[in-house]
Amino acid sequence: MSKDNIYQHAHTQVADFTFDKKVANVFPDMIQRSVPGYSHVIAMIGLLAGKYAQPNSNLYDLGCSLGAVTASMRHNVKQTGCNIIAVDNSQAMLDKCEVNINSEESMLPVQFKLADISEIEIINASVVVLNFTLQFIKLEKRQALLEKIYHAMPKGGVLIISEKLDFADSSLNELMIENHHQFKRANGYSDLEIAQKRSAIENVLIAETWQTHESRLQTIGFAHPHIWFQSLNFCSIMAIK
Ligand SMILES: C[S@@+](CC[C@H](N)C(=O)[O-])C[C@H]1O[C@@H](n2cnc3c(N)ncnc32)[C@H](O)[C@@H]1O
Ligand SMILES: O=C(O)C(=O)C[C@]1(C(=O)O)C=C[C@@H](O)C=C1
Repeated sequence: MSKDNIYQHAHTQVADFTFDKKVANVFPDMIQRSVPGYSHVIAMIGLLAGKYAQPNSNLYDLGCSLGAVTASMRHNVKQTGCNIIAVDNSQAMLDKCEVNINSEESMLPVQFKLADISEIEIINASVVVLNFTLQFIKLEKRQALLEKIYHAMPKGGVLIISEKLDFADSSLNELMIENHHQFKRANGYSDLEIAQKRSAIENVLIAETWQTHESRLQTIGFAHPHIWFQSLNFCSIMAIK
């Protein structure tokens, strides 16, 4: 696994973060060292997909990156007639995803789509996963995307959204950010790397509060929106149609 050293040296100007080739090359190391509980979330999404997938339906991995969620669902889903659709708008990510997924044998077919998840058609979706993806979608597009997903789901379908969280209480928010930085330090990132990454994602990763997620999901019609996992300011939410 290639080590993430993208922000190791001082950049004269830190550009906005993008999922380009450089990031795709180090992504497994980057996300593992940056997101507390990432491996657990991946494993549990497979387990949840195994429970909620309905026969003859589609399972969507939206913002699939290198295919970690797709691989986990493939290991767990035994229902017949299922099909995974892995979507990302980064060519660099999707190219590597296709190689990773095709290197493993499975009965579950995977379709790869290079597209903006706000633009695609979603059909007959018993499982939809946005694992650390919604946070990169423009705020004004989030409601419409989730409504589209809701209308494409059969009754009993599951939506899983993993996100970085913001907290309304600004001192709690600061505490969470500081503790997350401590997690990154413990994983070998320097203060310079942490600071430069923070400014790179500042205008790109827009975190929302749990209350915003909950009320949006309830307004759309989803049942039982709840946080099933949280570590510091990272969580995973599920809701049922
Ligand atoms: C943090 S990564 C997701 C990690 C991945 N789901 C996993 O579990 O390893 C976010 C991904 O979302 C993709 N993305 C961001 N905006 C997108 C959009 N509008 N349409 C499709 N993909 C998008 C990025 O290219 C990136 O690969
Ligand atoms: O590095 C951070 O501070 C993050 O917020 C982590 C995070 C994410 O949540 O998606 C941000 C960008 C990279 O894709 C990997 C991880």
